[in-house]
Amino acid sequence: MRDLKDVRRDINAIDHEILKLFLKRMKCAEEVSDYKMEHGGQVLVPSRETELMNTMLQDIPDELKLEYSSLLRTTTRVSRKHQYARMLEAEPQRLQLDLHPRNNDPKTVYYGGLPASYADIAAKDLFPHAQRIPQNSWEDVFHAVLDGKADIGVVPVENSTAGTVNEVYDLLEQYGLYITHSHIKRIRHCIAACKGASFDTIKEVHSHPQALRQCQQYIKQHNLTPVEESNTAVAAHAIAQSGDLTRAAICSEAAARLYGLEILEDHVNDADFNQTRFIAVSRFLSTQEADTRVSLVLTLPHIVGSLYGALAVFADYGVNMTEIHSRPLRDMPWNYCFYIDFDGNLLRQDTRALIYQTMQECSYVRILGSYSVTQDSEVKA
Ligand SMILES: C=C(O[C@@H]1C=C(C(=O)O)C=C[C@H]1O)C(=O)O
Repeated sequence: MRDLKDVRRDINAIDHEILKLFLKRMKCAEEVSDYKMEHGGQVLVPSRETELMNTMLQDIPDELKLEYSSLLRTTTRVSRKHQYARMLEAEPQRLQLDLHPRNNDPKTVYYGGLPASYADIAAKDLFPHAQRIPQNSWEDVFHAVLDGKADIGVVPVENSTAGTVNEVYDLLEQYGLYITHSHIKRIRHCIAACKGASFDTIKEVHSHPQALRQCQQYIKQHNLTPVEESNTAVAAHAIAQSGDLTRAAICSEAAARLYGLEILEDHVNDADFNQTRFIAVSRFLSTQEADTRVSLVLTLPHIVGSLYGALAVFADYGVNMTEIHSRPLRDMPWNYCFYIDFDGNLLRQDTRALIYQTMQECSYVRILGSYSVTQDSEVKA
């Protein structure tokens, strides 16, 4: 057996050889991209990559076929990355984004629920000068923004305990709106009921399903029956109206106060670290220098390695992906779209090249927005 040091010396020498060959191969990729710019043609040519793979695999022992396939797939993917970046630099019009100036001071902001709902409080944090208008549902918010009645809508997308708000993601796609702002709020639920109620009289807790989920253990421990309402503030308002001492609401302290309920207990959420991320949505895709986050949705062909390949592109750009989740496609059973958030800025060349490559190589891509993420002072604390 050879000494480890000697083997590693050989590995170093081999890596230097591979590096030289890699640089040579990338020069070829540059020539190919110049050719394609001059004569037209897609960067990705699957038939050529398959032919190359099949040829190369003939010369590889069986036990290393998969290892070599991985290496060649990575090589061709970064060769494409190099071509996309070069082409986009030479011809920026290859990626046309309909960018509008950011509206940071909207006149009207629509939100779901009633005054003192968490969305109302988030909307006030984001747009202190705007007129805030409550709507019965998130869909009504999206509708008002699409119609142009509302400049901006504010809706929740994600909670640190209960997870993604799927309905909002579905609406984003259905209505084709864009995210312009993102704001994280610490959520501290209280349990509130009419004057005279106590833990001896209450039997039911009313709230939004997300809030009920965030207080699941508490509800079980107190032997209460959860009842779903469209919103936390709607629940507080309804209980105040009913005067019923057997019902309580899970809502914000502000909602309990606004609707004249007494707080039976504060901070009833199971996890102390309970935060919700809200987004502001608009009809227009906008960007500004200070933006740090981009969201997009994509669909992929149903073939081996397609998700891996799409995600690997983000890693190739050294981009930090902050969120990914999938949703089923309604009209195509067992097919999914993927929602991805990542650190980037639509004005930056690397973000643009990443988006360009993704758009060229996925079956469908829509940019959902460019924005920065703010958080309230209680989140920072
Ligand atoms: C280099 C080319 O562009 C792409 C990259 C390939 C590679 O790196 O070998 C092969 C096919 C294309 O998907 C080409 O078209 O030959």
